[in-house]
Amino acid sequence: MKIISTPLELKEYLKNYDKTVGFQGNRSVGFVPTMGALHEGHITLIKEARKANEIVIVSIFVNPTQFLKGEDLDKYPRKDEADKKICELSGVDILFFPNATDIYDSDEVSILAPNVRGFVLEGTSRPSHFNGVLTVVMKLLNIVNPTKAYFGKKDAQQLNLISLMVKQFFMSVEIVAVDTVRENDGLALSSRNVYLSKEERKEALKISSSLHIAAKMLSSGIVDVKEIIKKMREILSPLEISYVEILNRDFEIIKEVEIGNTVILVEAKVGNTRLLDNIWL
Ligand SMILES: Nc1ncnc2c1ncn2[C@@H]1O[C@H](COP(=O)(O)OP(=O)(O)OP(=O)(O)O)[C@@H](O)[C@H]1O
Ligand SMILES: CC(C)(CO)[C@@H](O)C(=O)[O-]
Ligand code: BAL
Repeated sequence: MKIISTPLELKEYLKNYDKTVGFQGNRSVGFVPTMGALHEGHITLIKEARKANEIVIVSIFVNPTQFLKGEDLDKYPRKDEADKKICELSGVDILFFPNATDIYDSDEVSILAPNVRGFVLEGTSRPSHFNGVLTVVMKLLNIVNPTKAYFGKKDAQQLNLISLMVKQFFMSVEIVAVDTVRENDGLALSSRNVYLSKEERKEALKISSSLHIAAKMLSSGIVDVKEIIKKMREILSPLEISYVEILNRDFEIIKEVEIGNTVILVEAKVGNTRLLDNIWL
């Protein structure tokens, strides 16, 4: 596995890749952007990329522009050595590991998240978060120029906005959505789970349980959105709920669940940790 830290070096390496590794023919590049502290969720994205592409590139970059003032940028988990090993063992070809100064200038052009879809749900509690996400993803996609880029459905709003950006900016990358990987007891894997105390870890299960109950209500024929949300809020209590929403795949409000075109999303605070989860129906 080659580790590269600057955009220029990566572009140069990719230009000469076929000669360097003796590869012939059409090659597709699968890209997995991450913020590190890698877990089985990330490994699943890497495996999906490995199955479908000749070259797999992972980036690890804790992007400062998607953190608001007072958020956990400084204490965000960093596990550089363990992450390198995981990438190596997962068959990653290139690990892109830049510094903030490799990615950002002091005076920046940036991408703005759309007014409607960027400033609801997570965008309400983190108002400029998605501007930072879209800006860095645009930069990373331009540096790597992948055939396919892999994102988790756990971050559903992020996935939706990135897909929208790729479409609206006529970019040629294919965005691949990967199912959420969970612990055996249902908790969605997340790098921020390390913040949870033993007690909070138990409380956090209310999030996946509320989604499980919603799915059960649906399979028993209850499709009324208000009724399902009410039940979910009961299960989540006493957690501080940021939102519980049932939307269509375009993130628009609906009255009744439509199987095949609905996402149920939850964000709640467990102690000081904001956790999100969702199911796609
Ligand atoms: N449990 C999971 N299953 C599938 N994909 C995941 C999971 N967790 C994260 N991902 C995906 O991995 C990619 C990188 O995410 P990131 O590095 O922010 O990890 P994270 O665990 O979501 O971290 P955080 O706790 O900060 O939200 C994103 O596309 C994200 O959706
Ligand atoms: C997509 C991403 C790597 C951009 O920094 C980040 O938001 C993440 O890890 O989900
Ligand atoms: N997975 C989303 C990254 C963030 O919370 O900043």
